[in-house]
This record gives sequence, C-alpha cells and structure tokens, in this order.
Amino acid sequence: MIDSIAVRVPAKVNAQLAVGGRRPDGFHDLANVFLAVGLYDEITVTPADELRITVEGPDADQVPRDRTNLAARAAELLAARHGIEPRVHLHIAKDIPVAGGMAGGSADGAGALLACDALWNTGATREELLDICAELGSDVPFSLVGGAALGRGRGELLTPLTVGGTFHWVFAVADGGLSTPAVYGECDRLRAERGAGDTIDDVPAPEPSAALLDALRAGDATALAAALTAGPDGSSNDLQAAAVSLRPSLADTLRAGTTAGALASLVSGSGPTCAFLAKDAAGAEQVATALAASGTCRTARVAASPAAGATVVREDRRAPSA
Ligand SMILES: C[C@@](CO)(OP(=O)(O)O)[C@H](O)COP(=O)(O)OP(=O)(O)OC[C@H]1O[C@@H](n2ccc(N)nc2=O)[C@H](O)[C@@H]1O
Ligand SMILES: Nc1ncnc2c1ncn2[C@@H]1O[C@H](COP(=O)(O)OP(=O)(O)O)[C@@H](O)[C@H]1O
Repeated sequence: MIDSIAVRVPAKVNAQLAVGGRRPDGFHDLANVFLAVGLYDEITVTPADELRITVEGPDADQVPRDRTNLAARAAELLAARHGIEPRVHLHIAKDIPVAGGMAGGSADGAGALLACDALWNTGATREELLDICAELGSDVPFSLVGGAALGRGRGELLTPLTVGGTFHWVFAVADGGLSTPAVYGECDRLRAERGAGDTIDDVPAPEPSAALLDALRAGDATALAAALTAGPDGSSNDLQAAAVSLRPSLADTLRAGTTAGALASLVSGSGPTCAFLAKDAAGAEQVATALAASGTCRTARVAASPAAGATVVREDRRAPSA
C-alpha cells in the first residue's frame, strides 16, 4: 500500500517566444521554444480525509491554498475522469519563483497530476494526462514532458526538440511577480499603438527561428546567444518589450547581466525573472555573483538546461498490517 508519492518538476525558460495576434478566444498563437531548467518544485501527495494544500518555501505566502491552486485543480480533474474522490493532501515544496515567468504553477499542476495518477493507479494513458495538462493551462503539458520542445497553438501542442549539450543559465529573480494576462495585454496594446494591429488577422503567424533551433541542436552557447538577441526588438522573446514596459526596472537588470559578462540577456517568458546565458558553469557562477551584488534583483540563481520533466522521486509504502 502506497503511503505517499513525491514528484519533482522543473521550471522553464523560453529560448524563443514568438507571439502571433490575439485569437477570438483571447489566447495568442505561439512558436514557443521551451527549455526545462534545473530549478524544481517538489509535490508530495498523501491520502487524506479531504483535498488539502500546504506550501513551503521562501515565496509560500504568495501561493493560493484553495481550489484555484493548479495542483488542486489537477487532482480534481483526474479524479472526476476516473470516478474517484480526490481525498489527498498535496504538499508543495516551492523553489520556482512565483508569478516569475518560469511556469511554477504549471509545474505544480503537472506534478500533482503525475503523483495522483501513481497513487490512484488510474491507468490513464500519457495522452490522457497531456489532455488534462492542456485543460489546466498552456504551459502545463511542457512541465510534464520537460527537456526541450516547440510549443505551437497556445503553447500546448508539443514537438520534442534535440539539444546537443548543456546550457548554463543565471536567473535574476525580481521582487513581486507580473501577471501573464497583463503582459500579453500590454504586448497587444504596444502593437496597436505602433499601428500594426493586434489580432490574428493583423500579426504574421509566429515561426520558430531556424538559427535558434540549429544552435540548440549543436549545443553551441555562442550561436544560441546570437539567436536569443536577434530580431527587431533585440530579443527572441516577443513579450520582453511588454514586460519592460510594465516594469521599467527590468532594463537595469538586463544591462547588469550583460555588463557582468553574460552571452545574452532576456526576460524569461512574461517575466519579471530575467534569464542570462553563460559560456559555462563557472561563467554562470560569476554572472550570478555580479548580479546579486548589482542591486537590480532580489536574488540570482544558476541552473542548467535541458532538465527532465515531471519525475517520481520517492514512493513511501506503509508496512502491510498483520
Ligand atoms: C507566457 C508563457 C510563456 O511560456 O508563460 P509564463 O512566462 O507566464 O510562465 C505562457 O504563454 C503562459 O502560459 P500559462 O501561464 O499556462 O497561461 P494560461 O493559464 O493558459 O493562460 C493565462 C492567460 O494568459 C494569456 N495567454 C496565455 C497563453 C497564450 N498562448 N496566449 C495568451 O494570451 C491569456 O490571457 C490567458 O487567459
Ligand atoms: N501551485 C501554484 N504555484 C504558484 N502559483 C500558482 C499555483 N497555482 C495557481 N497559481 C497562480 O498562478 C499565478 C502565476 O504563477 P506562476 O505559474 O508561478 O507564474 P508564471 O505564470 O509567471 O510562470 C500566481 O500568481 C498564482 O495566483
């Protein structure tokens, strides 16, 4: 009899985030090049009288404990499909910055789903789990699979990508988060202001950069850095200008990383976390130390990519009663 199951799930950085126009359903079509990075949340599920969430970690107070928590929603969705009562305690050990553009909530959703599936032994196929992930949020399928992938549609339609080496990153964590819908909204506003239009009929369909995919395949950090900073806005992330517009101090953080010797600096997804590509592990430590001393971020974390997706890391079994 299984007593508890723990699943570890990585954060992500978007090596490219090409954003199309707003669709009639309010979402944006994307060419989203996801890379899982080695910062992790751990979700432990234990049988309980009722669905309950607890959270530990430096940002724990910013995480909802109610049924809006993506981990709770994942448990409820899986239970409903299999006629199970979701009587579990979900404990989240949170290390991924909250509302930081690193898909921490998505990680918890994917982790809770995998953990509950193992606890309840539902027999769900991988396709069914990915379906539930897509229902939970655009980024959740990638949190389950990890590695590197191209996300099309709103980000949920995944094609795995080959990565030929390890990339070393530094993440400058900001004080306070940015709301993802607000950043997409600001992107639309800036486009409309430029007279370019902001709907799916106005904006060219987003496409992945061939140079960026080549750099990933080759494991070439210098080539990846060039691809991360190509394009009219100087970034492979179409949400970067919107994040900086809502949080102008991010421009100082990005500059501080470049001054510290990063090969490339960009906003991670919708921000406000900023990501810096380093030459190697020692380079990443150097950039992190300089960023931490720069006064432009709360803390700087190093992490490598790609990282494995949601993985069961512990199963505790109760001794059978006599
Ligand atoms: C921007 C990205 C980049 O990977 O992640 P973050 O940087 O926030 O982690 C994602 O697109 C965030 O995905 P996720 O956080 O799962 O978003 P969802 O819950 O599906 O949607 C939240 C809201 O974001 C906007 N949204 C999201 C995805 C998308 N392709 N177009 C959108 O316009 C919509 O306003 C939507 O109502
Ligand atoms: N398990 C969770 N962890 C963090 N945030 C969550 C979780 N479940 C729901 N949320 C909500 O999702 C919002 C976005 O959080 P998060 O996924 O960490 O950031 P981002 O979308 O920028 O990657 C938070 O402000 C919070 O209200």
